[in-house]
Amino acid sequence: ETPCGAAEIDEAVKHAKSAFGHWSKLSGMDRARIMIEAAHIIEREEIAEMEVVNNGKSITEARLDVDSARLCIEYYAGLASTLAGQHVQLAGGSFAYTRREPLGVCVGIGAWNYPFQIAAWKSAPALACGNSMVFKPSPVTPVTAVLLGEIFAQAGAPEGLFNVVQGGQETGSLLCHHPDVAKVSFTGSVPTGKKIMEMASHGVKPVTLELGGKSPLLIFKDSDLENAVRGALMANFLSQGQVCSNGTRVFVQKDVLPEFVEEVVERTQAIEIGDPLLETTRMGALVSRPHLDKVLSYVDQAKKEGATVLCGGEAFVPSDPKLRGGYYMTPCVLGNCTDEMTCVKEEIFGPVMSVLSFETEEEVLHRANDTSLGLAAGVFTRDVRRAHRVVEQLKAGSCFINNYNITPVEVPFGGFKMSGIGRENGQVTIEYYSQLKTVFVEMGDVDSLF
Ligand SMILES: NC(=O)C1=CN([C@@H]2O[C@H](COP(=O)(O)OP(=O)(O)OC[C@H]3O[C@@H](n4cnc5c(N)ncnc54)[C@H](O)[C@@H]3O)[C@@H](O)[C@H]2O)C=CC1
Repeated sequence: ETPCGAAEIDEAVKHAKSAFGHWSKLSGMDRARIMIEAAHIIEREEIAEMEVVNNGKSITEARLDVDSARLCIEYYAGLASTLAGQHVQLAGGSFAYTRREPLGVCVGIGAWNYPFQIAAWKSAPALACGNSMVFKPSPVTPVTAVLLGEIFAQAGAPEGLFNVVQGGQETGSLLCHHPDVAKVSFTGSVPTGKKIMEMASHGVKPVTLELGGKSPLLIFKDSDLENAVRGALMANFLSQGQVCSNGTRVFVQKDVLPEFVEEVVERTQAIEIGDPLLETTRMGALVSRPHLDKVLSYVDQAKKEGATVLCGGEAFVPSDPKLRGGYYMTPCVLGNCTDEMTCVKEEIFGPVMSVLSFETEEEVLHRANDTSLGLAAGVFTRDVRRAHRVVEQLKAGSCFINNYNITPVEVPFGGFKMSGIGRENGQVTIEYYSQLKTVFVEMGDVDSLF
């Protein structure tokens, strides 16, 4: 397969530009109607199955991803008709007003861990604001974004409103440099995010960056341990651990550490690995062979640095012969971890939980924040004052109290520090896909100094 080159990118941007001319002039209500129609014709099962083939995650999770995509489109359709500015009264009857205007052709560049959901999370707010979009999925998972394109077209979107181009780095870079592109929204790794920002800077284009994390999960001795264990599993093993917001540094207060570890290990060992299309499967395959090898090498490195493998961390060969070539591994819990270990410092992006022990609140906050990343963080405690005090001090964009890794589309999601710029979801994202125009209106004579 040849990736899209300069000619195809030009064509896609040209189509998007022409669609923008029409789409941006529709009323919000008219845009909403088409978006709602798109949400309604999403075939949950068909797309979920395609996503499993695309990515390797379990069908159960793929369905939730499709649901999130649909909800996101519905949510922004709801906001499309309420976009409005401000009216400001000035002296002498003069006034000013602001208008929220679309940016133009927006580019979306996606990662491989949530292919369909990312395409929806970027396109829904973009289209609601009156923009058009050229979207590039990861070359590892090229399939389902195309389905979203078909859905928008079928729903009555003007031709070229949402375009999908295929390719990797070069294609992505052509998009970022294209003079007719107004904005770039990216989800992926930190090193690539930096490059995107640099490329966008040549055209002084705004960027939204959803990058990686090495997020902390703090479990205090006064927490409901059953829920804390569930939270820790949700924080680490969704999508085979390939989730940017994962709480992979699990800090457990010393008093409850043995009990926590016993329970977490037991539940981790019970995770059903195998054919991602089966209803009973809870963990499917990692995205690729090189990625599996990378994750397994992190486990080896952790052992060398003195961590204890409490369970898992090995390649897994399912008994079903048709799955033999799959990139499966057993989910891993690492004990005896310390802050300096590679497994505690670097984003592994696989099913590997590092458990650390702590004694005091002050100490754990310092250690939790001691990272250049800040996407998410979580705290489990029954003490309501502690919960809010801790959250106030956590340097992360998305914090959870007594839960982890839930992402309702109504609330903003995004990172502090090197985990990103801007937000996705929630009302605020309208600001990242639009620009403000201020209009001053003089009602009197011009008071000229000349
Ligand atoms: N935290 C997160 O959300 C994610 C983290 N990762 C981490 O990054 C590692 C590498 O995975 P990749 O898929 O290579 O992530 P990546 O960040 O390099 O790629 C993400 C997207 O950016 C595109 N891209 C890559 N280089 C580009 C460039 N120079 N200009 C424009 N677009 C470009 C890719 O084609 C893809 O669509 C993974 O193993 C994982 O550890 C990957 C994806 C998401």
